[in-house]
Order: sequence, then C-alpha cells, then structure tokens
Amino acid sequence: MNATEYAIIVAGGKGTRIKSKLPKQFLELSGLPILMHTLQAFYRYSSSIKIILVLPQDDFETWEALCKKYNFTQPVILQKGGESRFQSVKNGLDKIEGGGLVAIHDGVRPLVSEDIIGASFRLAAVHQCAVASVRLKDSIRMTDQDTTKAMDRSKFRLIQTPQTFQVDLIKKAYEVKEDPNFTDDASVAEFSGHRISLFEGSYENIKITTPEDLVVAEALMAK
Ligand SMILES: Nc1ccn([C@@H]2O[C@H](COP(=O)(O)OP(=O)(O)OP(=O)(O)O)[C@@H](O)[C@H]2O)c(=O)n1
Ligand SMILES: C[C@](O)(CO)[C@H](O)COP(=O)(O)O
Repeated sequence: MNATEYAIIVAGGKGTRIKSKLPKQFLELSGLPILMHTLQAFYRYSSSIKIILVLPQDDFETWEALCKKYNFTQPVILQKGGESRFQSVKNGLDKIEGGGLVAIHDGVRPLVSEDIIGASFRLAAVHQCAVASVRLKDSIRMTDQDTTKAMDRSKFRLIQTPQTFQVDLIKKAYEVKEDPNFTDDASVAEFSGHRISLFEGSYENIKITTPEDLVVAEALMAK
C-alpha cells in the first residue's frame, strides 16, 4: 500500500523583502494569487493529497475572502503560522496525526511542477528524505572581510523546496530547540543526524523574494 501523502505549504511570512503592503503570498500573478498557483500545482499532482496550509492567524479572513473572490474551492487544513519559518513548519507538522510522507513547500514557490513534487515523494519513499536542488550557473567565491577565494562550484547546490520526508523522522527532528542556522527543513533533519538526499529541482522553481522575482515568475507562467 502506498504511504499517505501530505503537503505543508508554509505561507506564514510577512514578505518584508518584497516591500508590498499585501503579504506577498496573496499578490496576483497571471490572474491568481501566488499561493493559489502553488496549491493548484499540488492538486494537479494528486487530488487525494492532504494539504495543510499555514498562514498568519490574522490573515485567515483575507484568505477566506480571496477564496470567495477567485472561487477557489480546493480543500485545505488551515493552521496558524509562527514567528519564523521553523515555527510555522512545526505548527503544520502538529496537524499530521498518522504516518506517511510529507512534502514541505514554500507557498511563494508557485512554479513548482507536478514532476518535481512526484519525484520528491518517490525518492523520499526510498531514502526517507528528498530535497530539491539546482547546480550553480555562476562562479562562486568565498569572502572573508578583505580577501576572496575562488571555489569549485561543482561542490555546491542551491536548495529549493519541496523538501519531503518520512513524517515520523521530520516530526522528531522538529522537536529540537530552534537555531538561526535552520534556514530550511533539511538543516533541521541534518541536525538530528539524518543524511540529506538531494534531487534535481528546476531553475523555474523560483522563490518570490524580491520585486524582480514577480516579473520573472509572470514571464515563466506566460510560457
Ligand atoms: N514566520 C514565517 C516566515 C516565513 N514563512 C514562509 O516561508 C517561506 C519562505 O520564506 P520567505 O521567502 O523568507 O518569506 P517571508 O518571511 O514572508 O519574507 P521576508 O523574509 O522577506 O520577510 C514563505 O512561503 C513564507 O511565507 C512562514 O510560513 N512563516
Ligand atoms: C527553504 C528555502 O526556500 C530553501 O531555499 C529557503 O531556505 C528559505 O529562506 P528564507 O530566508 O526564508 O528566504
């Protein structure tokens, strides 16, 4: 029997770097809020996936209003966000009762494909964990105040989401005390001693972080 598949879509952030009044997850891209594109990608992958949507509690009403406005009826389990991404993921994990696999994904990566989501679940079923990543296209240098040093870029990867794990493994890992070095879920799992398996993500799976990302995402969606 296949494992139950969950997705935690974290959209509990404030979007300070994009400098928009409306939280960036609600900004419209190609006629639909960013977050709805993201949720649709997961439902395109599987209509039976159980989705936990993490939002700031103050934004629940805004979300309900947007669902009405855009006639968005796909079911989600709502959960309140926390002060940090770590806390938001932890709250999302609290909503999972059984075992299975969980894909943790940024609500503001709306260009994730069904293929990437599918690969993350397939690989996590084998390796317990699967993290999307891409190779560097640019050269990379390490800086140390006055000096810089060329590095071998083939040794580095840029890390994306989804980051998919066995539920029990990632729940246990998130029992740790929060640390500023935990920038993603892989770093939390690694701290608990787990080996992190990477797979090929996509250059199109961008995170909407700063204003120019909106222009790029709009262009990619129009392709
Ligand atoms: N307290 C938080 C902070 C972040 N996130 C989510 O984590 C993802 C990646 O975070 P980031 O892009 O940094 O989003 P923000 O924190 O909203 O942006 P900024 O850092 O610019 O304020 C986003 O989908 C964001 O909503 C979250 O669920 N809860
Ligand atoms: C989880 C993440 O998207 C992987 O690239 C990233 O680490 C989030 O970082 P941010 O500082 O919250 O933008």
